Amino acid sequence: MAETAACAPAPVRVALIDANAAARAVVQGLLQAEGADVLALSSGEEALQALAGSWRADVVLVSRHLPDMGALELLRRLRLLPGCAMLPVVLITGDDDEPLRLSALEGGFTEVLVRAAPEQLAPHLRALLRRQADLQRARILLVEDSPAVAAATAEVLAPLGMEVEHALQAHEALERLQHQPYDLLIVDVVLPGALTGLGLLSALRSRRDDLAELPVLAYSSYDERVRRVEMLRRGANDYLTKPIDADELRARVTNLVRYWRLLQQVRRQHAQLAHQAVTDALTGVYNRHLLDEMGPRLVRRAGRGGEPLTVMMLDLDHFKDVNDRHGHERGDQVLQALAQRLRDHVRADDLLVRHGGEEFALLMPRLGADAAWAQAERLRQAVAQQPLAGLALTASLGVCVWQPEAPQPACAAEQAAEGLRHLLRQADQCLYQAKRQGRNRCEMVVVTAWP
Ligand SMILES: Nc1nc2c(ncn2[C@@H]2O[C@H](COP(=O)(O)OP(=O)(O)OP(=O)(O)O)[C@@H](O)[C@H]2O)c(=O)[nH]1
Repeated sequence: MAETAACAPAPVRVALIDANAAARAVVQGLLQAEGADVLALSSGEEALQALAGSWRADVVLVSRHLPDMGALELLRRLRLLPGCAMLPVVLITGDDDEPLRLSALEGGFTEVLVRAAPEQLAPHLRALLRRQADLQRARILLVEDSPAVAAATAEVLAPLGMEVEHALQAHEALERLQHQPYDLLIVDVVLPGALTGLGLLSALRSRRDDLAELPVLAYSSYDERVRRVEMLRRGANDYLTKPIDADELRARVTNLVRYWRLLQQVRRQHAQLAHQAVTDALTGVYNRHLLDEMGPRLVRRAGRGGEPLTVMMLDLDHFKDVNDRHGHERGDQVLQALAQRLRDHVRADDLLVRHGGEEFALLMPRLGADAAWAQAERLRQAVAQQPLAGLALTASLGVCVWQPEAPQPACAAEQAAEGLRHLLRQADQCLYQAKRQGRNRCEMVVVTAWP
């Protein structure tokens, strides 16, 4: 059994404290345009009173000069209010001055925003709200055998606006973790059943997927050094002892979720970069880097299995005329349409690469001579039969089929790369023949020896 204890995503609530009415109205307008719920205030005392009351802020934005206290004093007093220890507090100042920024950050401000023209300030505010909203969307799984303790913990976490789910036992938690995304696991070390908190942690850390790195905050009623060290040694990111201090729990949870989100962002960017590195930006098909990476593997695989491998080079005819007559942009559209046409006509395990300019290379595993010829003709017709970006064009193809007579002995990577270069050169020579013999045609060669 599991319960959900809370909180649908809500607008980010911002307490905006600025004595200057005109400047306050500008920032308030920008924040509201981004969907934030803004409480606009003009003095430090007013802010402290509001934040000590029932209105809960997700972020505080404070200008440097207030009539009744400095921003730093407001920050210090605000941190003492219940639930405000981890509240992001952003200093907004007209001075774009490095020493001031550093001393504000050292003083405990979460970040410093320079008051600029609205169009320059807007993206910074948008990013701030997005980061906050992202944090509020976090999902926590709390594994605790006592429903009363679980309810109390969820209540402590409620001001963070995160969704807290509850599992009574470790095996149930493991099941949920495998099927739903969470940003943090909070686990009581001592749990009934075959799987304890320690066991759950070990099961998680021994996985081979992203779950292995999910942040874990462990807690226990016993402040035993040995137990604490054991949990950390098994991979807990943090450890707390009951009775848990509310501000401390919120602070640790926020830190761990931020760390996780950052890690995921880095991973996403890494995957995106890796994708970009092997993709041609104009057409979206693979580029030569991928051909260099994957091509030799296909050569080795074909050799090992004694299976055919077909290499094709396809080149648009008189493409220079397209650029000359219709402009480079139209030429680009033609290349995009061609790439899509080719994608529509190749199998899932064929490798389609933009080899350069208006030339595409295709590597087709397990395609013998007859099938390769039929496929080359199909591709030629697919180009000629329908206009590309509104222009009637044709293409020529050079085809080299490597049909090993028997399985080949294993070969080194460099040998396979040289083999691939040879096959590509042969296909290129066939393409040259096709161009010389009038274009809009295919030429093919079959080789049986190791290339
Ligand atoms: N629009 C556009 N043109 C490109 C791109 N890459 C190469 N080209 C152009 O492609 C043309 C290739 O011309 P050529 O190699 O003379 O070949 P062709 O006109 O197709 O003639 P044949 O291949 O002999 O039929 C050149 O004008 C290049 O500028 C690109 O990314 N976009």
